[in-house]
Amino acid sequence: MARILDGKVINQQILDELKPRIAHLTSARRAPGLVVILVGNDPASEIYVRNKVKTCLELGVHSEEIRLPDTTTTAELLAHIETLNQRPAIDGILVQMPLPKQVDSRAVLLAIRPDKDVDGFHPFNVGQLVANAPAPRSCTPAGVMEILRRSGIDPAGSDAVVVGRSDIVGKPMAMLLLHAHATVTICHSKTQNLPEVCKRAQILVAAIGRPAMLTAEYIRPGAVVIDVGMNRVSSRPEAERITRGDAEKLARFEKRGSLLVGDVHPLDMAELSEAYTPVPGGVGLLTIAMLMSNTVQSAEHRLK
Ligand SMILES: NC(=O)C1=CN([C@@H]2O[C@H](COP(=O)(O)OP(=O)(O)OC[C@H]3O[C@@H](n4cnc5c(N)ncnc54)[C@H](OP(=O)(O)O)[C@@H]3O)[C@@H](O)[C@H]2O)C=CC1
Ligand SMILES: Nc1nc(=O)c2c([nH]1)NC[C@@H]1CN(c3ccc(C(=O)N[C@@H](CCC(=O)O)C(=O)O)cc3)C=[N+]21
Ligand SMILES: [Mg+2]
Repeated sequence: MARILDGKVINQQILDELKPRIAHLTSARRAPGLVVILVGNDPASEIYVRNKVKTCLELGVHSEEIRLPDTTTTAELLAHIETLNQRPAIDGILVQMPLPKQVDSRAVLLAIRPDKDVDGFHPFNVGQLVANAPAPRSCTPAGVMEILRRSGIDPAGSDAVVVGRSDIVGKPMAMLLLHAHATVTICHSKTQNLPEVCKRAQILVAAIGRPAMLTAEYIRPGAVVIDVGMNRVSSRPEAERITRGDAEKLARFEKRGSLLVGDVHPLDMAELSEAYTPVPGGVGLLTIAMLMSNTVQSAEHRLK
């Protein structure tokens, strides 16, 4: 039987550890402050923003939301960031990705003060990551490392395969695993013989954005499988493929009109792996925990 790496439990551990630090900050000066900028309405970003607001309330972190239309220009976005860079009560600025295509994302990421960049996406912080030097780390990959560490899984010396090479997940994930002394392979849409490459992985991380794409032929028996994917499935044949006709799960799909699934086939993952992160209830929750952790750290840095 595979171990479920429970995001809820680990998330709560991390939040509980942050509480006394937040209490100290609040009495010494003020609560940590986080601002989220959401341009347009990307569904994955909506889930993220909703859970973020909830967690900030639970922790007593001051949070603000700036919602802008998907016609927003680069200049308008830069003006907001400049204001937030100057505000002393704001410790973290997070601009939801992806941005609409008329916006110059690089210019936006460069504009955020690196010490308020709680996503770790500023080129300075990316450089610090590559150099293994202290700086805010990208939340999702940092959350994956916390899951591994707190579950007693040490990547040192093991074969790790990361499927996906995005700037926000795949690349920083590979770098963190490398720093933890894994032997890392990064795969993408041009990779040949993907099933064979994945099947060599003792630690397999999927960050693709394709519902239940990694099936049994990709999974080494006994592997640790980390499923970063968050996909909403609304087609009936896809739901049948993913649930393998399980009547109860199909009924739930019919009722809600959709199914939230990762990039790994959930039944194959549960059957073949030694340990895995479920979707939902896995990596997504840790992304929030690490965002809170980065915000608290930024506030502590500013208190000095
Ligand atoms: N749980 C969480 O906290 C978070 C979850 N996510 C989820 O993780 C997933 C990935 O997100 P993100 O990294 O932003 O996505 P991107 O779309 O930016 O990147 C996807 C990557 O997967 C690769 N890829 C796509 N199709 C295939 C294929 N058929 N075979 C092999 N590789 C393929 C792409 O290759 P190429 O580079 O060649 O195009 C690319 O490198 C999504 O489901 C997203 O919703 C994202 C952020 C946080
Ligand atoms: N600048 C930026 N940084 C990001 O980190 C970023 C982003 N943009 N854009 C969108 C993606 C997506 N993302 C999620 C984080 C948490 C959940 C999450 O909380 N998931 C829970 C809840 C799921 C649910 O409520 O249905 C779970 O997996 O259990 C989801 C998605 C961060 N992203
Ligand atoms: Mg993040």
